[in-house]
Amino acid sequence: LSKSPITKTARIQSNPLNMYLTKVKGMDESVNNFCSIGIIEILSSKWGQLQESAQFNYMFEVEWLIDKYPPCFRHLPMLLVHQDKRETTAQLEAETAPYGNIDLAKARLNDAFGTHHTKMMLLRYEDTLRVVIHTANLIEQDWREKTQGVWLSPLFPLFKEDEEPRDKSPTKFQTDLILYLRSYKSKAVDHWCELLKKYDMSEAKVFIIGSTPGRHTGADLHKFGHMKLRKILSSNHATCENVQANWPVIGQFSSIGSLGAKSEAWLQGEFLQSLGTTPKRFTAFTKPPLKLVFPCVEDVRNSLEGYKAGGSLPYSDSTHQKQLYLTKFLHRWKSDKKGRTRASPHIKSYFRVSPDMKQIHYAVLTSANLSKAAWGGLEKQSSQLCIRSYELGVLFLPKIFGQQDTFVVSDGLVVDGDGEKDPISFPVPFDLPLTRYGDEDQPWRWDVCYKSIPDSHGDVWIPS
Ligand SMILES: O=C(O)c1cnc2c(C(=O)O)cccc2c1O
Repeated sequence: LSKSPITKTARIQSNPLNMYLTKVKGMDESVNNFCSIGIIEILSSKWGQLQESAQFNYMFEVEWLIDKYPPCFRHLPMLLVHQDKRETTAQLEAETAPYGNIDLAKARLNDAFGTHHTKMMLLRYEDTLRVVIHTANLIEQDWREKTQGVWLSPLFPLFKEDEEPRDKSPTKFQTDLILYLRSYKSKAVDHWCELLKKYDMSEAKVFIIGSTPGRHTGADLHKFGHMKLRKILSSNHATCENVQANWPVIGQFSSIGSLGAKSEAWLQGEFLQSLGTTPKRFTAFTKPPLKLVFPCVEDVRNSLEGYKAGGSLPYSDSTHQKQLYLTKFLHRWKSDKKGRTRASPHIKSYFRVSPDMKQIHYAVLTSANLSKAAWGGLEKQSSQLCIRSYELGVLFLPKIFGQQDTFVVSDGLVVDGDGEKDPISFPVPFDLPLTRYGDEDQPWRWDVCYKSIPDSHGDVWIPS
C-alpha cells in the first residue's frame, strides 16, 4: 500500500447482494477472500440439516459431486436435471446406478441446437429452502481455476401454519421461478414446484431471467429471454435518474453463437434494444455503446489452465468468420484488481454502466452466453420470441436493494460497512475500465491450432 496512492477505503456494505465468485485454487487468500465461495461451502451442513436437493446442469461428474456434499448428506434424495441427449442420459444412468438415492429428470429439447445450460441447486433443509443460481458445471475442472458466478438466495423460511402461501417477493421471484420450472413438464421437477410454494420468499430481491425452448408469443412474449429483461428494464423497478442514453451496455460470456451477417441483424438490433431499455422515454431509441468481454488467445494462453481453458470457451472459427464485425466490440478478459486475470472466465454477466464506469444501473448473472439460442430471436414482425435452450439468470436492480439510484463500482479496497445507508458495490468480475483488443489480438476459437507460443504449462493447442 505504501507504493500505491492511498485510495480511500470506502465504507461499503459487505455482500447484501449474495453474489459471489468461485474460489480459485493456488491463488493467495486475498483473491479468495473477496466475495468468493466454493462448492463445499455452498453444500455445507452449517446452513442446516439437508433433507433433499436438486441439481440442474449441463455437465456432471457424479462421484465428484457426491464427494462435495458433507458425508452425512450423501445418502439423501438427489434429483439431477440434465439435457435429454442420448449420450448424456447413458453416462448419467451408468454413473448414478450405484447410488439408490439419485434420480434423473430429462430436460426435453425441441431441436439439436438447444442445450440445457441452466445451473441451479435447490437445497431443502428442515424448515428452510435455498435456491442457488450459478454458472459452473458439476465437474471438478469448473470449480478449480476459473472465474464463475454464484448467487445464493437467503434461507427461505416455511410459511407459518396459519399463513396464506403466496408470492411475497418484491420481484415476483417465486412466481417466475415456478413458471420457468413448469416449462420442463416433468413430474420430478413439478415436485419441486410444489415444495417452492411452501416457502416465504419475501427476502428474494433479484428478478428471474429464464429461457425455455419454444416460440413464445402473446402473453408469453415477455416471459423469457431478452424480452423478459426488456420488460423489467422498462418498468418502474428500473427507474434511475442518472442513466442516460450514452451509458454503455457490457456483455461478458464464455461462448458466442451465430449472430447474423450484420451487427444490426440481432446484436445491435433486438438484443441491444432490450439491454439498453430504460423506463425513461428517450427520443427515438438511441443505441447505447455496446462493449463485449471475451478472452483473446493471449488471455487463454496465459491463464492458470493454459490453452486447456479454451476447452470451455467453445467459440468456433467457422462462426467467427461469418461475423468479423464482432472484433470491434471485443475487450480482453482482465481482472487484475481481483487477482483473477489468469482465472479464465466461465461466468456470464451483463451490465449497464456510466461512461466513467463508476456507477452501475443494473447487473445480470446468468448461464446465457451471447447467442440467439440463449436470449431468443424475434420472429413474425417481433410477435414471437424463438428460444432454443434452457437458461437461468438473475437481475440485480439498485432500487430493490434500497439504493438511491445505482450500485457503485468498488476498487477492491473496501471495508465491510454494514450501515443500511452505505452504498452497495457490485462485485464486477472484471476490471473497469475495459481493455480493448490490441491490433494483433484475436478472439479465442477452440477449433484453431495455436502452436507458435507454448502456454503457461509449456503446451500447445492442436484441436482434434
Ligand atoms: O457450461 C455449459 O453449459 C457448457 C455448454 N456447452 C459446452 C460445450 C459445447 O456445447 O460443445 C463445449 C465446452 C464447454 C461447454 C460448456 O461449459
